[in-house]
Amino acid sequence: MKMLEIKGLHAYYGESEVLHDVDLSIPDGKIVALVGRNGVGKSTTLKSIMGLMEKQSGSMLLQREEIQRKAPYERARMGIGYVPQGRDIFPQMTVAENLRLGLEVCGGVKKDPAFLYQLFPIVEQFLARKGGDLSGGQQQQLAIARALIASPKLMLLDEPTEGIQPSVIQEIGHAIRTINEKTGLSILLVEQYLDFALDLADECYVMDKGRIVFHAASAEVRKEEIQHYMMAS
Ligand SMILES: Nc1ncnc2c1ncn2[C@@H]1O[C@H](COP(=O)(O)OP(=O)(O)OP(=O)(O)O)[C@@H](O)[C@H]1O
Repeated sequence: MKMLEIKGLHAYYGESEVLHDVDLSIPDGKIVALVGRNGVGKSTTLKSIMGLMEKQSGSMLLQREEIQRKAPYERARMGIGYVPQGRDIFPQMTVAENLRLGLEVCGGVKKDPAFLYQLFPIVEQFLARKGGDLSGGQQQQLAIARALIASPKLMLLDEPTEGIQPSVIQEIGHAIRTINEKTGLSILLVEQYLDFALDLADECYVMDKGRIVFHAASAEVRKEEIQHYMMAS
């Protein structure tokens, strides 16, 4: 059973086509990584899944239901959680207020945040602090917690390791694995940090210039095979 199945996705910024005929699927309960160098279209793929592109075509099935014509808020209500690149934490709002924003997408139904606090103790500890006073790694943890509070079925994570120190990267990796194992949440992870992606994901897709150029089970990937796609061109 597929959580998400994308076929023939094209996406555009104005007249310029950025994604060309992308096929990608996420099996239910699995972690799938999408890797590739800067500017190849990884973030655009996530935006397309959220319905944030002004022009896109192709088929996109969430648990066999076509979502291409649905608005972003409908996709969120259907269970897609999104943690954008740069995290989008509101600096003037407290951690608690930032977290509460995550509830908006599920109609404000209060979820028990206990499991989030277990995953990310720092979030509970700093509930009263301003979002802007948190470090990059703490903001990333808050952003993931904010997406999880709505109990998504599928979580889209855009470069969670970007600008974060190694020890915190380990913690975030551990939290992502725990969420997946304990709740069966399906995850699409966009990354430039290849080792992190291969370590966490069950499957790996490589994107280059808006196309999928490689796909395999992570365990079968030989790094030398795809490394050249990761280097700056
Ligand atoms: N708002 C925009 N308007 C026009 N072109 C854009 C816009 N955002 C991205 N692009 C272009 O679309 C292409 C794909 O960008 P995208 O951000 O999806 O790449 P990426 O693989 O996620 O890289 P990064 O890691 O740098 O975000 C790039 O050529 C980029 O310049």
